[in-house]
Amino acid sequence: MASLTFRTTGSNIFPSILSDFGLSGNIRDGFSLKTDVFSKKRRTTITNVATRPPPTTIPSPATQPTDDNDGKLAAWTSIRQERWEGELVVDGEIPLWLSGTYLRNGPGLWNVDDYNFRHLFDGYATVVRLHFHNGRLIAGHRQIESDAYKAAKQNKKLCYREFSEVPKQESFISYMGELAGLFSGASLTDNANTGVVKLGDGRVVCLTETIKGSIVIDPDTLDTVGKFEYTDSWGGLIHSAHPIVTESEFLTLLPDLVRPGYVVVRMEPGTNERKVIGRVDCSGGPSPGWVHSFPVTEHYIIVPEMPLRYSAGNLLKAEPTPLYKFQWCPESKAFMHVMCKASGKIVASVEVPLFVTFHFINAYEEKDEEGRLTAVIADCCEHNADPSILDKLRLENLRSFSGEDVLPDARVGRFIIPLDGSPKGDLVAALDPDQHGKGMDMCSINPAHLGKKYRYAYACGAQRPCNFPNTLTKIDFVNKTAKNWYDEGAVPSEPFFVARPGATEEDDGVVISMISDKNGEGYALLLDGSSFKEIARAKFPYGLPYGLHGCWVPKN
Ligand SMILES: CC(=O)/C=C/C=C(C)/C=C/C1=C(C)CCCC1(C)C
Ligand SMILES: CC(/C=C/C=O)=C\C=C\C=O
Ligand SMILES: [Fe+2]
Repeated sequence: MASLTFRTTGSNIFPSILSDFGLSGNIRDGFSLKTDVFSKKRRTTITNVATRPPPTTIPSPATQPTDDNDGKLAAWTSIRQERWEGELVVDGEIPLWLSGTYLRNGPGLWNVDDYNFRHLFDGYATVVRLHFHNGRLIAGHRQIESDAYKAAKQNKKLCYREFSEVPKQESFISYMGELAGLFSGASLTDNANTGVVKLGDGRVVCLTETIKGSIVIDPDTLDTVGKFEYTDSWGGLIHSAHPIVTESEFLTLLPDLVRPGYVVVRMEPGTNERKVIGRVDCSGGPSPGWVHSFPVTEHYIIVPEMPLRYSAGNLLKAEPTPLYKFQWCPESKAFMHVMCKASGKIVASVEVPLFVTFHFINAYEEKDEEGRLTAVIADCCEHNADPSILDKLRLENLRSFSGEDVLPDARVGRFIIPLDGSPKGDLVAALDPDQHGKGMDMCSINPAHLGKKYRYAYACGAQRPCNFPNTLTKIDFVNKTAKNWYDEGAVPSEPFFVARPGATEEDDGVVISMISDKNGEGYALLLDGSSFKEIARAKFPYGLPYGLHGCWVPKN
């Protein structure tokens, strides 16, 4: 099996290193974060909250409006304190059955002192917590203590390679050292800012695309417990940011940049050891396609091969390219591979129309009237095969909405992957994209339907004009319709579905989202899963930066 380190081939790499060599100089002294750590006493009172009368005021130094966030959209404004915790006043009714903790991770701090990061994905991880109990809501947030975050704080400068940022070097020698660190992984970030998952054994892990950026946290205190160390010998530097996590397993993909392909691995609860299920070679292109996420059915793992591929050349560059570490290779075509979960064998590898996606929604097995398996259906948030969406997520673009409609169109892309040996599959829109304003990303489903036929998905759509998805949308795949929630000027994060215990209907539950509002404000929002109407909201005493993905930790 090939090792999973980066290898550069070709003679054009070295001149490009030289031309991209950047000198330092613009990182000034002082780190802008104010640390505000709550006392033990305060946290103890929180555990007894259900017996306390509703709060009238929420003491928080974070409430002080400042020139920094007053009047601005909170979404793209860095969080102002390392942590906060308190009870929120609830407007509406939180169902009494909703008992547990919703955690949401995302890049909430986009600067080191007065050096500002470029891209949404560069920010240091901020985990926001909503703890529901007896109709009441305790909220809080905390910065994840990654090595990258701690080093930036201590040295007042960027020390690790983030998504689009490379630490500036002062000499050619230090530049070469940093570059060597790319190959060993030493200079890669461990800033676990993408998602958060609860493993079957109860451990809660924050994740990003670098393997070293797997960090265990305490879901109650949001303490950083330590690195999630994989004990197998796979090593490797990168993996999918979105493993498939159930009570019984953790599945993920390891892209192989040396021998282009993907290794599919599985880890059991209670262990830190990934075991190989199988491997699939790429069908086209010089390198594997970017795999931010992938879907599964009951019996198969679907490996997408997107024509937006990792680029060895761009990985070496100090300054970002329009596609960052990736390259758009339409000539290499696009493919979907279907791997049997039990045997690791590839049962289909089909060419599909070109596509661009960050997030797969779900997949399932299609049968004919006699119950014979005919196809795999895989749905994703598809950006009309236009990789420019990546650059639209630059902070400068997000912070400068002029009223002009600049969000590229997106749709629910439905792959139809035949299992009869046909060489080609299809990609269609699962419903008319006008139903959700031709915006589509940040999806969730009822987890009981993972890998199975399903009717509903929740995601962010668009009310135009806009520069970012700004609605919450509930997709009905049977009626091919969508219900949309919109609050003018607000940016909602991924709508996360939590099923009512004992529910028999797929949409019986609530949808949780956190809203980064205009005027530097923010609130937690609960929608009814079925009607998609608001049932409760609770304002934070400070603005919430945008966040990415969440998970649910039920009360045990
Ligand atoms: C926040 C999000 O969705 C994606 C984050 C992606 C990251 C941090 C990617 C990091 C990488 C490097 C630092 C170098 C190697 C390639 C790559 C995995 C893109
Ligand atoms: C927020 C996002 C795309 C929005 C496009 O319309 C993608 C996030 C990717 C990482 O989790
Ligand atoms: Fe994601």
